[in-house]
Amino acid sequence: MPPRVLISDSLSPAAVEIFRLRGIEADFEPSLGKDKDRLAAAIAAYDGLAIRSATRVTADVLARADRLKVVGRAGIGVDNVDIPAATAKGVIVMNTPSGNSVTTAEHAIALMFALARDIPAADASTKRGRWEKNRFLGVEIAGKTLGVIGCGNIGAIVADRALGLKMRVLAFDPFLTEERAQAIGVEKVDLDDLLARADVISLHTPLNAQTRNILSAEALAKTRRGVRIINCARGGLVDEAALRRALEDGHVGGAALDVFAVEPAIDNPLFALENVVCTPHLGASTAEAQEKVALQIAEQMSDYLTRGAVSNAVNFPSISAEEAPRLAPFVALAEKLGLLVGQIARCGVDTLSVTFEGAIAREKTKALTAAALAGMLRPILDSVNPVSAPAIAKERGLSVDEVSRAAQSDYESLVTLVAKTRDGDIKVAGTVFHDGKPRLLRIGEINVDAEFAPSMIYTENEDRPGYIGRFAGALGESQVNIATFALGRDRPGGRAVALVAIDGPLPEATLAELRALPGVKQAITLKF
Ligand SMILES: NC(=O)C1=CN([C@@H]2O[C@H](COP(=O)(O)OP(=O)(O)OC[C@H]3O[C@@H](n4cnc5c(N)ncnc54)[C@H](O)[C@@H]3O)[C@@H](O)[C@H]2O)C=CC1
Ligand SMILES: O=C(O)C(=O)COP(=O)(O)O
Repeated sequence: MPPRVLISDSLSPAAVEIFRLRGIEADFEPSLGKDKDRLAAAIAAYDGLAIRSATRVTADVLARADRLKVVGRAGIGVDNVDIPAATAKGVIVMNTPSGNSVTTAEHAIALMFALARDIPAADASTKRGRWEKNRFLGVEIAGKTLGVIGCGNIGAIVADRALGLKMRVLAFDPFLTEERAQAIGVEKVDLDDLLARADVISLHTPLNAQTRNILSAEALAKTRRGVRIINCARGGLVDEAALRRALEDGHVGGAALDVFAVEPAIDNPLFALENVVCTPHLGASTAEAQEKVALQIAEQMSDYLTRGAVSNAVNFPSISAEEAPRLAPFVALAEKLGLLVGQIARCGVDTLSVTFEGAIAREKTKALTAAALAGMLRPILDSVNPVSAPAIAKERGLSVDEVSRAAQSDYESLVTLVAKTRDGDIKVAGTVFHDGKPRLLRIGEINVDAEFAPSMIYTENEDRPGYIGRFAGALGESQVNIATFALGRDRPGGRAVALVAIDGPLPEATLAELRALPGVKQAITLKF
């Protein structure tokens, strides 16, 4: 069955075309995103969901998304997606970090001019037949100081355009280095400094706990009288009630807002004020930007759904389309080694260490560690996958560490898992041979060479003559056919392990018989 994608927002039709070319069924239902109940009712049928800002991907929607593997945001902000809920569900969330940044920066500049020259009001007045030449006395932009709050992709483009307009540009961004500030020609300042010096302030940060109400009543009180404020980022960055008061008492000279605390903004109290210019979240709305983000998100989602490549995900490491096929057998190996550990462990694991040696150590091992962790957790949590596993581990206080080093064995690549439990360490290691199949090479310090099979028996016993005969006899009597048999021991007469692939399940009674054989320390069934 081909993957199915739902487009629940008004994306460019270019996206549908890309999905179809990539063998993906795409349903284009741009009104669905605005109707959370209909979206929740429909989502179970889809592997992918492509959205813009109108679709809210809430925990409720995700709870019904049984097949969903990826949410693709054709744009930048993912604040309309419940990322922790998506991660817990194993759903990748990806965006297109730069496709609409020039367009949005241009909108900020357009709004700055709209404010400086009162263009919307002058336009309305002129069209009403009034020739109010004396009413609209503007301000010149050249020589003024722009304060950019958040100097990432869009903030830096706004700064560049403002410098071209002969403005002085201050930037407040805790993550902006002095070198980068110099390279883009802005003065890096702290927030208070920016507030005190800027004639125009433009916001370009994501909305998060640190940035919510970054322009609060207190912050607005620190600005220059007559300051103009532009927000093309997210509504919650400005305290709208405080801004209204500051506009009413004339401290703030004007505000241009593309985004609002509640969207769609139908009757925001700021609408009543003359010195406020509003647009309905149009920052990214140009033909060029929409074409770019739609194409980009459709490509990224298709790459993930058809090839396992991950790019621009906010909750999973990137894996390119070239790397994906190289990594896939190792993802399977890591997951199977994890499953083996999870099934052997008799109590909870406190720490999982994953060591990569040789060629594999040079690949994107974070995805492999996540796969190992998912495998280890699967015996207790059915639906865990590499996307959700790290968050689940964190929540349970299970620490995970990863080591990469040069080859220290005869194998080109070796992956070793060590799980620390209250009952002691469990160590397993494996590789992928040239046939592309994962192989188990070591349990503890014992060498074995076993393929993973859907149904297996694992035993640990004292190395004594007659054990294999008795073991095979018990299976034969129960009509259980042995497919492959792998043995290993630490020394003659020491500790031995057997990994036996069988056709079909093992009856409980036969398992009990195996456990009762002389010298058996552990006998369990394994599923891969
Ligand atoms: N109005 C619209 O239609 C559009 C709005 N946006 C919004 O614009 C905003 C910026 O987007 P990009 O520049 O692409 O993001 P970005 O991630 O490239 O830049 C954001 C910058 O904010 C900085 N930042 C983070 N926390 C901060 C804090 N506490 N104080 C100051 N700076 C902080 C970061 O260091 C980063 O440099 C986002 O909120 C995005 O959702 C983006 C596209 C269209
Ligand atoms: O990309 C962003 O962050 C935006 O805010 C653009 O929103 P939109 O895709 O126009 O609904």
